[in-house]
Amino acid sequence: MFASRIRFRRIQEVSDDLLCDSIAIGSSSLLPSPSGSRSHSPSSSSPIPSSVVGYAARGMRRCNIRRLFTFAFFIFATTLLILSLPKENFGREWADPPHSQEAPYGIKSQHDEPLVRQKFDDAKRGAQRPLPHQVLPPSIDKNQNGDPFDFPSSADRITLTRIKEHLKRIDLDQLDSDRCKQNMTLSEYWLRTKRKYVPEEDSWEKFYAQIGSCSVYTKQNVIDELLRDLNRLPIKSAHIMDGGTQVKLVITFSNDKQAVFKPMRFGRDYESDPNHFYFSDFERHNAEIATFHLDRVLGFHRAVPTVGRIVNMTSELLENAEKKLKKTFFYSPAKNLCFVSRCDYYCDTTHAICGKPDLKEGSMQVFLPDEHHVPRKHNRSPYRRTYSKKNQVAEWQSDMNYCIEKVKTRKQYAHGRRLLDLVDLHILDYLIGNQDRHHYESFNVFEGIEPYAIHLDNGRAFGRTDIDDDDILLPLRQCCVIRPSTLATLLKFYSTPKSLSKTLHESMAKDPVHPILAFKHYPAIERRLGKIVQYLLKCFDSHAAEYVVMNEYHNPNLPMGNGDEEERSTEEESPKEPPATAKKTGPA
Ligand SMILES: Nc1ncnc2c1ncn2[C@@H]1O[C@H](COP(=O)(O)OP(=O)(O)OP(=O)(O)O)[C@@H](O)[C@H]1O
Ligand SMILES: [Mn+2]
Repeated sequence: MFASRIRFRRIQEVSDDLLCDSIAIGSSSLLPSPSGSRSHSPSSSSPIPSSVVGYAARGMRRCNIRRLFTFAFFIFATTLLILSLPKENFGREWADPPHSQEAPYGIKSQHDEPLVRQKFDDAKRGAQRPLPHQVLPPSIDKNQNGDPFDFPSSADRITLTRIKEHLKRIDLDQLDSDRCKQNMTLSEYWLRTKRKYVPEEDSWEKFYAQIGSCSVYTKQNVIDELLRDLNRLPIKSAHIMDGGTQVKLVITFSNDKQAVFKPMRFGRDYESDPNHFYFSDFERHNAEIATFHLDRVLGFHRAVPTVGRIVNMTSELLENAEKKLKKTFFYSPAKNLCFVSRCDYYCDTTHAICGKPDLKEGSMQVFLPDEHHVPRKHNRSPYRRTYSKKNQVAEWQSDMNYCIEKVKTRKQYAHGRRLLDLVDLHILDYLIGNQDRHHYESFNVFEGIEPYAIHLDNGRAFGRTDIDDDDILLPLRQCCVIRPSTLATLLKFYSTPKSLSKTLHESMAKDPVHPILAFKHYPAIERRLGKIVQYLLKCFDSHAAEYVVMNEYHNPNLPMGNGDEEERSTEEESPKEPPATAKKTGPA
């Protein structure tokens, strides 16, 4: 019964097909002619019976549906076939790849007129901002020409005259002679207190030996030798650096001494995304180098010696990499050697560090002496930001009495150099545009001498040339205190033809990977210096100069105590908001 039904259906299908063909042959005579003649139309008086016409029409509809399906299937199969063919068959497309509007950015100099015009046109059209890109190391691809100092000065004679008027009873040089009451090097100190001898066999040891009680270094020739070695010594091994949030390598040289290597991520023209928070901004290797120079030019000598170096990623990194690091190396589709490393922020394939094809520029920063031998203290800054995208305003940003009520009254800041150090640090941060000063470290080694703040971790500086974040200066604006040496240096650069940016440029020109900064940062530095001086004038207008210029702050309402005691803050450190790729929250 079942078998006969199947047989019947097959017979029906075959007869349908035959019928379809016969209708197809005959239908042309049944359907209206394209000319519109109704002579053979089914509705016209025809010798063919209407039942036959109805049957033919139904058959026609079925046939048309079938044809339609067959046609659609054919188109689908052809498309599939075309898509599955190898791409080489479409050389036309690949010979002329799509052009990105962003491509010219960073390749030509900012002084390139047509580029400026194009950027302007793009802005009008609503072009995208330049994407992060890794261009050739500038020492290979030199493209910064023109006079970098061809911009109007921000110095204002009236402001300067008014400040000088306020300072007429103050002898800055005389005050400065008191800056470092117990000035000695680590080797002098250990020899005297512990009869301990500090070796000075190589540039690292010479640097460690001369770490001072008031500054990280003093002798320039020792630093020059150290920078040369950091740039040239053969690399013996490369390890992933623990601590911190972004990619960093610990490099061990042939003399078994070490450095921190931060690889280049962006070209010099890169401006950080204004929608990124300070805590999700990328680290910039050139910011580390430039800040070392600026710190030195300002006479602080509290930044850690840092130099640029172009490394061969194959022979210097990959071949000497520890297993964990080696595993993260790969070749990009552009045949460049890349690595990802391991860290909390941006250590993934989309943020890989890629060479050209295997050359990579980066910053080499001398490793500070082992903390077991030369201990350091990690101090939480009272002026740290919230590190939260929900609560973006810290107490110090909303309460202008914060310094008077919450900082000057704290044991750690009520007596001594620490408040002045904080102001120095924030003056430096304002000039470099660093919003990420959550902690600062200090050597905890010279007993009985108050430690100073080391200007360490400046990788998030020099992100924007068009934004001056005046909040960075709030320690100066609220506390209204400044060291005589810092004030004298700022006024010197503000008032003399040898500007701060020119001096910085000269200093950075000695670095092997110069230019270190895009020239557009120079007017930004001068503009910020101008604003610092304006804020200083405000302080002098509201406080007697004697209460503003000092080497140490002493709160008359608080007894001298042990300011070095561990800080017991009542505030909880707010959790940090990590970027999408982050695993951990908060800075180290
Ligand atoms: N040159 C150095 N010598 C010794 N230790 C260093 C050096 N540079 C950094 N460190 C240590 O590593 C820690 C992290 O470094 P750094 O702050 O540069 O990393 P980071 O990725 O910027 O971290 P974060 O996001 O927390 O600021 C520092 O707090 C410091 O203790
Ligand atoms: Mn950092």
